[in-house]
Amino acid sequence: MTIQWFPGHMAKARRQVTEKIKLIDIVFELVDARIPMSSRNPMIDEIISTKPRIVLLNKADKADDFITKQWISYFKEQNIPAIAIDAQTGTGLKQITALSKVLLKEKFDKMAAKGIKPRAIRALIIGIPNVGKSTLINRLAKRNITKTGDRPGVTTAQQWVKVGTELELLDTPGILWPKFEDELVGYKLATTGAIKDAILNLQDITVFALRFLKDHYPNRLQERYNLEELPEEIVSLFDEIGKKRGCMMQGGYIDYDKTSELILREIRADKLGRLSFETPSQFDHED
Ligand SMILES: Nc1nc2c(ncn2[C@@H]2O[C@H](COP(=O)(O)OP(=O)(O)OP(=O)(O)O)[C@@H](O)[C@H]2O)c(=O)[nH]1
Repeated sequence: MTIQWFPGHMAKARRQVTEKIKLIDIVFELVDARIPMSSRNPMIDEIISTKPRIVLLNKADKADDFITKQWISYFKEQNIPAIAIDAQTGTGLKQITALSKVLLKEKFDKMAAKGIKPRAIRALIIGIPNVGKSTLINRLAKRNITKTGDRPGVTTAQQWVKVGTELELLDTPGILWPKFEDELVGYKLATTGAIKDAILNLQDITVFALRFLKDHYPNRLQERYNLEELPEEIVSLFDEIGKKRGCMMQGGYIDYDKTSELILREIRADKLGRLSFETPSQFDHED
């Protein structure tokens, strides 16, 4: 689903999430493990405020394991517990309830001391479009109905979905916008397939991706495209891949759109292996 985010939509999405947050004990902030910062909402801290939260690094099956571990430490340093998960297969999901119980122990102990009847922990999943919110809800709830059309502006009654006996989720996740005004964030979102290619120039996205791969995963690039050495210039790299894969136009020219589509499709389908497009060290000096 692609949402066109206009100021009115953002304000409404924020209002809806703020309303939902009032109903719950803990927020599960879902991000893409390959781009944990770029797949977050820029105002998330302000929106969540003091509610306890767990960052869920989803699609960890597609991300570079070594870097995912660095991200977990990075969040931990900021006192934000983070877990790597794969909502599609269910890897890591058991830790969610266990960690929620730890984080909410004090609150629930206090409630018990006041004589309030024990109840399940109430949680809300929040994330930008396409990070896997519906997949996670369905997985946790062990059901197979993929919710679609759950876009801001459609008011539905809140319902709780049971996850075992100790946790329940609001059945509609909170959807917030990414920080798309930052061009680099846009390219990372596009490379991972989080936003439609049409939003940015296809060849520009591919130039970003190739440059990134050349700097961070040169061997994977060489191996996948059978390149004896990596050319200095990105255009030459484009040319070589296009030639090797037969993405040509009449007259023997490289078809750059076709080459771009091929490269991006292969990156997204993990043909170059598990890739992460940002590391904590790139964010150490921010804030
Ligand atoms: N490989 C992998 N794919 C995943 C995972 N989680 C979700 N996906 C895929 O990511 C895509 C988006 O998942 P959704 O659950 O629709 O994402 P969403 O956040 O609900 O999206 P919106 O409805 O747009 O807000 C789907 O193609 C899922 O199959 C995961 O952990 N690993």
